[in-house]
Amino acid sequence: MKLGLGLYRHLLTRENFRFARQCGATHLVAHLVDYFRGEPANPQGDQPTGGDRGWGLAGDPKQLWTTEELVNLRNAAADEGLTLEAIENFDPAHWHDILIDGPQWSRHIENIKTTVRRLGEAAVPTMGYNFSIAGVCGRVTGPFARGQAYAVGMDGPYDTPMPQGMAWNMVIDPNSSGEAAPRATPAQLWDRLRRFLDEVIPVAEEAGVRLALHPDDPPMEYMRGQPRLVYRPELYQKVLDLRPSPANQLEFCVGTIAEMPNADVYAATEQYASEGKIAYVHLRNVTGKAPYYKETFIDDGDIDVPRVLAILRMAGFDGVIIPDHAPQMSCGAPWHAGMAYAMGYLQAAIDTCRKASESEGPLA
Ligand SMILES: O=C(O)[C@@H](O)[C@@H](O)[C@H](O)[C@H](O)CO
Repeated sequence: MKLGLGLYRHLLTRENFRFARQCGATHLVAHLVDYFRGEPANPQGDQPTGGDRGWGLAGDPKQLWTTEELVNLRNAAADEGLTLEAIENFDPAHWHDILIDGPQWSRHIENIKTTVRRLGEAAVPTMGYNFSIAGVCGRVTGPFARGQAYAVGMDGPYDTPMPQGMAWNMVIDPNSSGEAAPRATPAQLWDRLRRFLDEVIPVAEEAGVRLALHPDDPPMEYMRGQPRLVYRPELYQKVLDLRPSPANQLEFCVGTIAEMPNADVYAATEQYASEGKIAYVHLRNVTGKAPYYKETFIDDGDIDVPRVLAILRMAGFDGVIIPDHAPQMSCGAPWHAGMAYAMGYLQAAIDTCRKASESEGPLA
């Protein structure tokens, strides 16, 4: 198992690549969408939450990420000793009509195919994505974690209807009237995913890129009046069965699964790792269940993290694990300190897990 660090767009700097290596990371997961343009500005630093207008304006609908940009990023990371493992999340500006089934569907499918091909050309093996209309929304921050550390959580259902002009918790049309967007049905949303996979998986196979789906974050059946796909662990299987392929994989978010009511996070880890369907892992800790949960320090929540690591290892998972996000620590660099704490813990836990299984003999 390999340790990686995820960096938001504004954190993709040489200094942060060095920070990642100093924390023990060998791999990098990069976000190219900027989630920090929203109002009100996030006062607690690098944790995207946002209000009813979400994370602010999406990117440039006419400008896809170029192969050159991806190669430059991969090389800049490699210069500091990091392998670029994945890009996480498509820009809603490039694919919103796939999510909401709008008039630009065909153009947006071409956008995604082009992007996946470019990842392949740049030798980036994984594209993480989240197939969701309302996106990652309804979260709050507060001094929820040990020692009053600022962390992300949810304090109840979030039903404020999503307005037209938004998709995936970002603004795609600033001039939109703001009327409520039409509500999809769950069957329509599953059908949109099936059409997406049917179009894009063959391209991903050819490009040598794995698509890795993140579960709905937070894992609610509906958010802002819109249905969601993966809010119970077994719904991940439904995604895999829609289009079986080595390119149809999971961005396995342990924290999100633990937030699912009645979910057995250990059984889910065992199942999907044994199937060989986990492209990479988000590993953070949490207390409570959606819609009432709080993120915690990695050693301090409901999840037995060493147990998750042992299950992953026993199931033969040899991919990248990133801490996803972490509570912000009280100091001059709250995000960095929080991440360094999580990375140190994970580094030690992965090492202990490896030594324990080596002393038990080779894996079956
Ligand atoms: O705040 C964040 O960075 C996250 O919540 C992400 O893990 C997010 O859930 C995924 O990128 C969705 O694809």
